[in-house]
Amino acid sequence: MGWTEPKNCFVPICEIIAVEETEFNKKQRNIGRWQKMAKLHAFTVHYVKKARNHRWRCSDATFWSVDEHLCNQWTQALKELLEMQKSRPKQLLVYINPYGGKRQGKRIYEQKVAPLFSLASISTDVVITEHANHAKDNLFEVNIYKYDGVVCVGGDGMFSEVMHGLIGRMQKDSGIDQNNPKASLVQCNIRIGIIPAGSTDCICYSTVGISDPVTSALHIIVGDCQPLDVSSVHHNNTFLKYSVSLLGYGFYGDILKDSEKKRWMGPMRYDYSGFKTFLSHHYYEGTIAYQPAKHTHGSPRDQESCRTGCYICKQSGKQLAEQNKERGLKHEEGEEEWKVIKGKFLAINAVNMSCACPRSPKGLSPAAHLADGSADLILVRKCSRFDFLRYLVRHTNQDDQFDFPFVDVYRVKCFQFTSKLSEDNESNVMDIGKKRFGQFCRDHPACCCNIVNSTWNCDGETLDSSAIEVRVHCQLIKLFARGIEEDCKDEAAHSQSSIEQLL
Ligand SMILES: Nc1ncnc2c1ncn2[C@@H]1O[C@H](COP(=O)(O)OP(=O)(O)OP(=O)(O)O)[C@@H](O)[C@H]1O
Ligand SMILES: CCCCCCCCCCCCC/C=C/[C@@H](O)[C@H](CO)NC(C)=O
Ligand SMILES: [Ca+2]
Repeated sequence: MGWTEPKNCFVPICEIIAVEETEFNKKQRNIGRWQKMAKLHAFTVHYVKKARNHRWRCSDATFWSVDEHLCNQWTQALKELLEMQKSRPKQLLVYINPYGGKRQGKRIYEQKVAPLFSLASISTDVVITEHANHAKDNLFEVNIYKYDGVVCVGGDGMFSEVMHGLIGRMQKDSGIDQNNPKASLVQCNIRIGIIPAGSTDCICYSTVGISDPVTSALHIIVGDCQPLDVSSVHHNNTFLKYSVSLLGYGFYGDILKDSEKKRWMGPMRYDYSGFKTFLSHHYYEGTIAYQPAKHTHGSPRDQESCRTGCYICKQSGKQLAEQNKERGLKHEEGEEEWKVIKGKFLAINAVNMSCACPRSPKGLSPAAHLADGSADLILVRKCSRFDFLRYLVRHTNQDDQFDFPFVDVYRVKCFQFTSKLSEDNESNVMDIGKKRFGQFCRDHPACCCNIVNSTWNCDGETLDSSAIEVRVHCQLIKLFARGIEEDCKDEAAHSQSSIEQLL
């Protein structure tokens, strides 16, 4: 049997995309002495080729022989091996936001993703969304259980919609009240795939290592599975939203609020509003109370980051399974101590994952874990503009962004925030003058002290309330991803189950 380039092809079965009988085109291939022989039979193996920077591409190798039976045996054997890859999806529900990011979602899906799904024999039901919340609402109506996964083509906002639809549907079907902040939520086993076509694409970047539609499509095809923590956000026993990436008050909340008015600018809106918000340099007073996560969950100051097969996340998964076994689905609130911090903050950021994205490749909290059941709470206190700029710049280089006297970071399992304004209003509801007219500090007009509230940025969407109660739900959802790989090339070279072995 012969084969085309590459000469030394070594592919784990789990990285084969498809195997198909091929019409062997002698003219296109330099097959030397084989050309003189009788009819050739061939099959092509399409497989994942790992390139630099976590990028995956689809490559192929064609094998040929004069022996038709041998060719058929090979094709059959490989197809059977592929059938045995039980984690691979066969049927997907796809939502495309045609207006996300640079408005390329539909084109990206049709040109780059759909051909790969079809090659891998994945059948799809595709919905092109017509308005915000279309995907979320639709997930409450369709028979989600017939799908192996739901794919969203868009940005973090689109992912958030699909996640809310799926989690909400699971709780509804299980009779769980989402308004109860202490409810043990039911895990969602229908995986979500993200084809990045948004402005930040932070969730895709932080779970795959790159924001690239073809790479993400291939992770879906090979059936990867990455559990993910989700935070629930409540106000006064009312459910507000779920968050998987950033819950940001102050700086990131103000950027979002301003940028929403500039959606027409596309992804550039964040740079424009970011610059504006940086210049405004507003800080906000408030109180944070949090319960620390167990020290076994590492620390936000760790040097090691969460990577594929992360030990800390695996241990958290085991603990979660044991807890669920022990007490059924009943949740018992731990008696751990609450820590309270009052202050003036330029930014309060709670992140369930690193929040790495093309703008900040190591993210807001480089050592945060995808699936450890905790969030990193970052408090940036009032400081000078210059110091705040130094802090921001460190998100883009190798220096430690937590190594400043005005920055504190804690690993937490839950927290609450109340702004000074709402505290004051609660203690003196009659002080309407202050509420309505005291927009800026009257004592110090130039001091940037802001006695209005900021807005919470919840994965790119604003929240209506500034006073919130947040709880991390360990591994509530699953993605078609595997976390960021340490070194793709080495892993491929050491795999045991390969075509080369078969040959
Ligand atoms: N057809 C539609 N028309 C208008 N809005 C939509 C439509 N479909 C989805 N949306 C909404 O658009 C919002 C933003 O979409 P998306 O996240 O895809 O792009 P983005 O905001 O540019 O990217 P990012 O979230 O990464 O910053 C989502 O919150 C979603 O609810
Ligand atoms: C002068 C240089 C300043 C560079 C500052 C770089 C910091 C960038 C950090 C970006 C983190 C983004 C976290 C992700 C948030 C998403 O949930 C959300 C929705 O897509 N995006 C934004 C921008 O709010
Ligand atoms: Ca986490």
